[in-house]
Amino acid sequence: MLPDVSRWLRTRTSRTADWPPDAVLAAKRDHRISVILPARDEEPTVGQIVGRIRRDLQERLPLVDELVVVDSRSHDATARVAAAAGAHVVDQDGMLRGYGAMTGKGEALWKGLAATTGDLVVFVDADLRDFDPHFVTGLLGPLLADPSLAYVKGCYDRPLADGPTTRPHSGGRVTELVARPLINLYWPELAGFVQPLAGEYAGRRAVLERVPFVTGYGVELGLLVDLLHLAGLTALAQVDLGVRVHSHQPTDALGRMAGHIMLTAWSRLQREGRLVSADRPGELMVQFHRAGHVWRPRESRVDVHERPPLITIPEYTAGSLPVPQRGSR
Ligand SMILES: O=c1ccn([C@@H]2O[C@H](COP(=O)(O)OP(=O)(O)O)[C@@H](O)[C@H]2O)c(=O)[nH]1
Ligand SMILES: O=C(O)[C@@H](COP(=O)(O)O)O[C@H]1O[C@H](CO)[C@@H](O)[C@H](O)[C@H]1O
Repeated sequence: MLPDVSRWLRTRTSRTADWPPDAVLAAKRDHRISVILPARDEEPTVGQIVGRIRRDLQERLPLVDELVVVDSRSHDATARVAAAAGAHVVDQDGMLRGYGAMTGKGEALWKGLAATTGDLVVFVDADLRDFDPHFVTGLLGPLLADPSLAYVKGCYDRPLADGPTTRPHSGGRVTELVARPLINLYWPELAGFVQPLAGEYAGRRAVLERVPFVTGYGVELGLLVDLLHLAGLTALAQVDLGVRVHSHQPTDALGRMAGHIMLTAWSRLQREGRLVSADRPGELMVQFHRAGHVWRPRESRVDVHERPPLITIPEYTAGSLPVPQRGSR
């Protein structure tokens, strides 16, 4: 491990116990805090997460000023459940209509950032099954304590619930098989991040609005690489949040996710001038499933699009964004 990374690991890694909620509230002062949940078909879990944030971090502890769920083209009752639990719900495709509608988690995050006003922003996945408010206070603690910090990622143990059994430390399959190798090969300065693809992270709006958002699952890798270049490693940190249990996607979906992440890495290597390629990689992935005696191919598009830094969007910088709220109280 690079000496700078060893030092970073020692000095920029903390844990939730270091950030007691009352101390975090005391450090809030005049900061405005937004929590954003990207949610596609998360009806079973989004209400419990929103409810805990609302109860523990808005009613009991006036820490969170804005609680937004971005409904990312859900087919279930995600929007209704989130609104009933107390979130403002933003329709992903209802924002910035003039810039087209893209798909993916990163699109939901970019629209959520556009739809909120906090100078500190916390992103939390909406499929967590063991959410605890310390996920939010742990991520905010370092940012409130150290103005030189720009971005804090969660890290945790990631058990893999596999039907009736749970395999400890087996989650984060795309992290271990794709993202971590890519990071160590091409961005070893980031090798100290225990969970580079963690879906829980917080940052200063002044920094987040200055980087592009990859619209698909490459968003976490894209943000880490772009923030490393924009703010530098010492402006980044991580907090041990303990254990994170979430809904798992099937292997073929993770295969497409891996494609997003590889294409995102390729795009950053191109941008850095480290990879000169005569032709762009393909954007079609063929996967297979058995149908009797034959293997049925299934093609899917795996492509990387990205949204520009929000500060390049006139409606955003003018503060004139109409924020459509579906189902909000
Ligand atoms: O197009 C999408 C895909 C995902 N998500 C949300 O992003 C988070 C992480 O996505 P997912 O659970 O699919 O990824 P995993 O955690 O399985 O890697 C979840 O809250 C999803 O609902 C989203 O808002 N829009
Ligand atoms: O870390 C991973 O390998 C993937 C899949 O996790 P599991 O193997 O289902 O535990 O989950 C993460 O990756 C996504 C892409 O970056 C993030 O958007 C998710 O928030 C995160 O859960």
